[in-house]
Amino acid sequence: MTDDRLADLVAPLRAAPDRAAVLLDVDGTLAPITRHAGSAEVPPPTRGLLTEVAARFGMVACVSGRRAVDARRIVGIGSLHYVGNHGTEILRRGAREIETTPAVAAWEPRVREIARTLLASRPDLDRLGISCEDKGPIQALHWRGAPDEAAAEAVVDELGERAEAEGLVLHRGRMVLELRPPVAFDKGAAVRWLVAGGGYDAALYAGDDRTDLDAFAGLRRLVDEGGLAAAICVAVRDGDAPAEVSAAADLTVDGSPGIRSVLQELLRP
Ligand SMILES: O=P(O)(O)OC[C@H]1O[C@H](O[C@H]2O[C@H](CO)[C@@H](O)[C@H](O)[C@H]2O)[C@H](O)[C@@H](O)[C@@H]1O
Repeated sequence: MTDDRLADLVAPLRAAPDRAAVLLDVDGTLAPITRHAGSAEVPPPTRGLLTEVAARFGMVACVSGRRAVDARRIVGIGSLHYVGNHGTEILRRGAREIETTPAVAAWEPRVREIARTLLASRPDLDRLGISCEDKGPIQALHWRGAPDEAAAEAVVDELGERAEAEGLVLHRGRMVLELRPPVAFDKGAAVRWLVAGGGYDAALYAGDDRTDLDAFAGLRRLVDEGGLAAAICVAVRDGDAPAEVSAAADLTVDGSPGIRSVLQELLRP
């Protein structure tokens, strides 16, 4: 990737910043991947640039697989919109109340109960290095950094099969398996909902994982339908990021320095 290529791609956003939307994934994009989900944070230099981008562009939103409140805590900027749980929650700029998708929220007790039963059946999870992140209607089983990651993944897969037998749907991310309700949702629908009808000419989305492919597709569909003049899809590559994200992107950047270079280019006078 050359500086010229980055400059050309973001030119439609810089041409009319008030009519441009900047949409960013959190983990693996703004916040580098960490061993424990609870220790992720956005580096202060990235946060500083993002604050400036939020002041200049029509809309800046974080679109995350985290709960919306967790995404806001990790990013640490109140003046952005936060879409959480892969598009099923929104915490609008400065808001206290989270808006949730009712059909997904209704599953929370059942998904929690299934997860609780599954976890109780394996008292060796701690020893195996498997942890469960409780995201309400989505329960995420993590194994990054387990003493034997392959063995831990096999146990997670077995738990996933049992969750499927109970009617849940599985979704695999970067060393995480999510147990989800059988309700259709994805980041693509979320970005369309954020951008469509908002008077935006151009939108940029940056992400690192498979769920971000839906967001790429959602923006591109808006272009095909005439709802946007330009969509720019950026892959953030590091460690175990899936190659198909880079393959589908207009541009690939490397890790935290890479996403900062995109934010810097958006801010160039
Ligand atoms: O859509 P995102 O904002 O990228 O969220 C995707 C998942 O991110 C988190 O898990 C990932 O990051 C962890 C911290 O770096 C890492 O330990 C884990 O291996 C990664 O899968 C988060 O914990 C999940 O809930 C999100 O769905």
